[in-house]
Amino acid sequence: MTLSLLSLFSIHPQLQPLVAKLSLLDTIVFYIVHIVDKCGLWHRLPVLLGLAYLGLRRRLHQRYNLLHVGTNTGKQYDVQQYPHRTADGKCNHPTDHIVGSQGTFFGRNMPPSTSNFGLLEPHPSVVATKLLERRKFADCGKQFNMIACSWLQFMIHDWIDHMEDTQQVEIVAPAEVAEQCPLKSFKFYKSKHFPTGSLDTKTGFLNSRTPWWDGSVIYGNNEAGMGKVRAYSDGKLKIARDGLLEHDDKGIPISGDVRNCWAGFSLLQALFVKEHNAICDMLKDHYPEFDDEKLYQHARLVTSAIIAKIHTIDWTVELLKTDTLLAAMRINWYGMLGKKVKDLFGNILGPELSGLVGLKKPQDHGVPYSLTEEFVSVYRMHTILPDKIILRDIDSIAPKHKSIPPIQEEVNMKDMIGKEGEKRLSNIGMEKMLVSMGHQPCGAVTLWNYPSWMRNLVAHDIDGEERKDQVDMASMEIYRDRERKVPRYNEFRRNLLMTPISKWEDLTDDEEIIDALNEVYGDDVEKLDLLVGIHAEKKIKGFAICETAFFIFVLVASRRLEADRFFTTNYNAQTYTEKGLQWINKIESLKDILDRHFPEMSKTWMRCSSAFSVWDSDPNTPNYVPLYLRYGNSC
Ligand code: HEM
Repeated sequence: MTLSLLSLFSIHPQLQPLVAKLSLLDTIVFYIVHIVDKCGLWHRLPVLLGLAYLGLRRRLHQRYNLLHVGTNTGKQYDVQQYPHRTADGKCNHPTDHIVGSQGTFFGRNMPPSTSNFGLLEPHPSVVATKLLERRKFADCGKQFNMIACSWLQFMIHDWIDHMEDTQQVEIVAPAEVAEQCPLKSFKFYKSKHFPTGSLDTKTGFLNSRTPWWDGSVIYGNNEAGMGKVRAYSDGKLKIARDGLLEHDDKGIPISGDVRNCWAGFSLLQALFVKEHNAICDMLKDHYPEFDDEKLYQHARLVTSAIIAKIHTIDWTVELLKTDTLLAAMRINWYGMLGKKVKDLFGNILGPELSGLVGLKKPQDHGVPYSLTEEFVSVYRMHTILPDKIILRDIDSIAPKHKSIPPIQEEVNMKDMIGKEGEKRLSNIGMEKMLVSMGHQPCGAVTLWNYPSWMRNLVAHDIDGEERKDQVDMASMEIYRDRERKVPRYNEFRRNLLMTPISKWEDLTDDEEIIDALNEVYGDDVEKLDLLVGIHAEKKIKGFAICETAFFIFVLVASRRLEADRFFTTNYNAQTYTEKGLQWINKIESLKDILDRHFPEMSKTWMRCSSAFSVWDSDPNTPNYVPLYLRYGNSC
């Protein structure tokens, strides 16, 4: 049974002996089918098979793939002394105070690349010019809008950022493409690598963010950052009168992360500062004895959990729009028995039946928690950024309920970045920006869709200051994966127990792309860069990303919840307060947050059910296709 299930998917033959050993899973699948039969649920079978398959995949990868980088240096500590999230992510793992804190190593889902290809083989500028750079903007249809795009950056900045070296590298475009490169050469800092002290991976890279799902994108990731954003009154965070972020004397926003920020990103930061402050008001009403510190700490826990919940059961479901993923993500939060049973009994039946949230103990599968290099690489999705932001007029026309607001102005993305972007956002205002982003589809994750304006980008320092040297992001991203020894596409797939490609036709049906791949890589499919592969791969219908990226997503999505004691052991009323848990429980989507803070706006302008779909699309679109792995040209 299991093997026939696997034949639905693209599986490396190496997997099959492993699967054969998992007789327990065979039995589980058998019983699922039996129950389905007894209950007459055959029409749900694709979903159940899909779920069984995802469970199997997750199990295999947890057992065989996670690699710890570095040796633990933390110490035992008294968990009772740390009932809240710390500013720098320390004291979350129950026995090692360092795990998951700012400045710890990125882990790996697979060994570093064993290939001997050089850093410039083929040249990153050639790859960027011939395969990545946008020819004509390809959008994502109605599935994903610019709020969804900004949300992804909002999450990335919560979790990851590689520490840089002080040494620079220079990339000079070779003659064959120099004319087409906006920068003939550019310089950037190397990723800083450190000795790990372990034999498996001799050097590793440090994460300058806290990898926990702890809202550090608004709270900062150390004491100094936290100090900047707190108002030190009633637990609240600083916010400007217009509802947007406050700014310092240099015009840089005051928030948890300000690097490479743009208006859409800082808008989401401001929205969740508003939510944090509303939670403080609620807590103060119910617990008048709480001081500023207690209000802040509880409100932070609640806000971070809301962000994690929205990402799990709203954002991800829109990204991977299939019945199976809708079920899988809700199971991650509530368990197979669903919300009602969990509300009544809590997490008494373990991860499958009651979900990961509220488990009795955090579970790291024997590998201390971190986010991984491969995770960073599959999240390299700058192709979803458009060239322009389309602003809508929401003031000068009489709003007809659920109508589409007319276009007012188009602003270049470049003008929405950094300090300049902050000034524009302040003139535009929060509601207009939300409505505009809500109505604009984001870009599709495909080849020839990498924004040209990012090939000549003024990047930021960690403190939000503009750098002197412009960079060609498309070329730099190819270099980064190679520099960090993330395996190239075929090696990556083999490590995920997926079938590697043996010819370009295995990757895509598009002949123009096949010609371009031949031009850049010849017929050597082993050389194919991961970034190019995941943009070229045929997609499962309903998925905005490809299957190769999806396996890393699915694994890490669960790990972020199950390894964190504030989503497991400490997900209780004692830590969050009774009212705090109720607040989280009522929220099912980003729309609930918008309805709270901008009730008129969402009533007037949002037609769809999820704030992450294009707002004029139908509510509850029956767009969830069964996960038969039907490949198509979705998003
Ligand atoms: C206007 C918006 C954005 C700008 C200006 C921007 C800019 C940058 C820059 C300059 C880097 C550092 C590159 C390096 O030195 O290696 C970076 C890294 C990255 N960005 Fe973006 N980005 C934006 C939006 C996004 C979005 C929407 C996503 C997700 C889809 C994203 C995902 C990433 C990832 C995964 C990294 C790698 C982080 C690491 O190396 O640790 N970015 N971005």
